[in-house]
Amino acid sequence: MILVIDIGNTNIVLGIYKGRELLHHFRLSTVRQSTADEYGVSFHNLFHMSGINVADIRGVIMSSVVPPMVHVIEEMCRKYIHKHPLMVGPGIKTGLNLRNENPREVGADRIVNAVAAVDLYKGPLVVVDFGTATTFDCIDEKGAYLGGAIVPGIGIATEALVQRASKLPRIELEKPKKVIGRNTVHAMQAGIIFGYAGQVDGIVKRMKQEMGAPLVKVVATGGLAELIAGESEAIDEVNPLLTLEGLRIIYERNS
Ligand SMILES: Nc1ncnc2c1ncn2[C@@H]1O[C@H](COP(=O)(O)OP(=O)(O)O)[C@@H](O)[C@H]1O
Ligand SMILES: CC(C)(COP(=O)(O)O)[C@@H](O)C(=O)NCCC(=O)O
Ligand SMILES: [K+]
Repeated sequence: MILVIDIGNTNIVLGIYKGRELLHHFRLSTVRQSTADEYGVSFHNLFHMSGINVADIRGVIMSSVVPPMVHVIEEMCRKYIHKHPLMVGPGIKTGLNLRNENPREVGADRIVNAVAAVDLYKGPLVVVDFGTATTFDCIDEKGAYLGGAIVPGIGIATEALVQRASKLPRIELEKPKKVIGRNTVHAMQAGIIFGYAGQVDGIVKRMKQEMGAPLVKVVATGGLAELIAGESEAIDEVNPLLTLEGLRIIYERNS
């Protein structure tokens, strides 16, 4: 078995793979103040509850877009899993041809998503990841990574709205029945959900034009993908586990 770990700005997602099969997956909060020991307790408890024997984990791979968390999770792996994790970054074989300006600055999660998407669907593709930020990544017909777009995530856009406008309440991120909201909560939900879906469709349309390829498959992932996919015309498929798949593939390419 291998353990794959993706550290995002909001959540740390873990997966346990046996060969190509994902046996378990878990989501923890990304808490920048937490220690290696605290994460050790969380990992231990999750593994224990799921009947996972740490001794069966033969390797660990991780990707992170939160630099201060890297050391914490590395130390946790060494101390409690007795493995030094492979870290997605310089020196790791991803098999991805990066044709953007500065490959080193691209978030590891975006690279990992692209690797999985090329493997599972082939190019041309757009991958949309609805995380803390929403990222769009374009892959051409040869499977080369071209670059993409980054926009404020649905959660942080909503938070900003609530924080900066005194009379706007905190709301549940759920789809209202109509776009014409007849109260404040419904008006906010309509603006956020339908507005965000429209943004996704608009960006993807321009990307397809720029790629000069009409038959581009659009795959969505990330915590909030399902919420928007239903309202977006551009999204062809939701694969909530894309990042974990990418980590498994990269692990295999480096062992
Ligand atoms: N299974 C889920 N269902 C609904 N919302 C989720 C789920 N998982 C995560 N979220 C929410 O989606 C947002 C983005 O999460 P995630 O994709 O894990 O972001 P990141 O990769 O930036 O850490 C967060 O606000 C999180 O609370
Ligand atoms: C764009 C991101 C903030 C997305 O992070 P996430 O929402 O998954 O936490 C992350 O991929 C990042 O910090 N990237 C570095 C800049 C870049 O990708 O070009
Ligand atoms: K992510």
